[in-house]
Amino acid sequence: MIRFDILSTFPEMFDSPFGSSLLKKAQEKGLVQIRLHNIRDYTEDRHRMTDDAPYGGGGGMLMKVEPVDKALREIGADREAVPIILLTPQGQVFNQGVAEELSAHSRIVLLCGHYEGVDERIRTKLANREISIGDYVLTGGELPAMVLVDAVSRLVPGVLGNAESASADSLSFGLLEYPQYTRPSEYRGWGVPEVLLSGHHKLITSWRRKEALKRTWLRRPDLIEKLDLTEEDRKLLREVMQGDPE
Ligand SMILES: COc1ccccc1CNc1ccc(C(N)=O)cn1
Repeated sequence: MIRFDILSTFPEMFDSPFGSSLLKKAQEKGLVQIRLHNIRDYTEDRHRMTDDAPYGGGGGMLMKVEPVDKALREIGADREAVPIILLTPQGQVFNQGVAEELSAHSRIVLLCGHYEGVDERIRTKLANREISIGDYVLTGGELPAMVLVDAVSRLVPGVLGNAESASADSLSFGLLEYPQYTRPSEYRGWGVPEVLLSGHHKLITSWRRKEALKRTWLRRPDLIEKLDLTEEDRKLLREVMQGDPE
């Protein structure tokens, strides 16, 4: 069971991604709980302002600290125990390892900014982590929050149909996915590799490992260095590097 508290000025953005398919089922099964909080409800001025101009001048508006602080106090998230994550381009880059680590928590608070920046006190006094989903700037932290909720929720036991599909993720082994096929075995002259139709599990497993190594080496050699390859892997990789057609 994992509970997400999401603070945003556009909570309605979350209706559809969390209102359909796996994430909806996960909520119905009580495996994942997602609570949305509109930061605007925690403003006290007449205009319900959640942003303001930066001291010292300069363009762009910043997310104000008070509304976020009031919302966090209402949620009652213990800053020492609960990840309070600001989604921002300056954050730690999100990956499968970060998703695995976060899936061990029972509560996660996500702060979505919608401006060019945030008051520094949000980073230093309220949030205890900053995460970026990649090196690009979006109009707000909402889409990054959805990406994080999706990637973390699917690791919660019971969310995915068959348990092994989460663990069988290529990236969880640090390799890219091997080629996959399903029926029909022949379509418009496009066939399926014989080995996959052979029912020979040992051969299929090594074919898959070799194809994953080949694909990773060709597309993401940076991932290869991170792997602790077995002797068998090295043999397969050597064959791949020699352009072994098999
Ligand atoms: C506090 O939010 C901000 C702070 C500074 C700039 C933009 C924003 C909002 N936009 C974002 C947020 C996250 C990501 C990301 N790469 O994860 C991309 N754009």
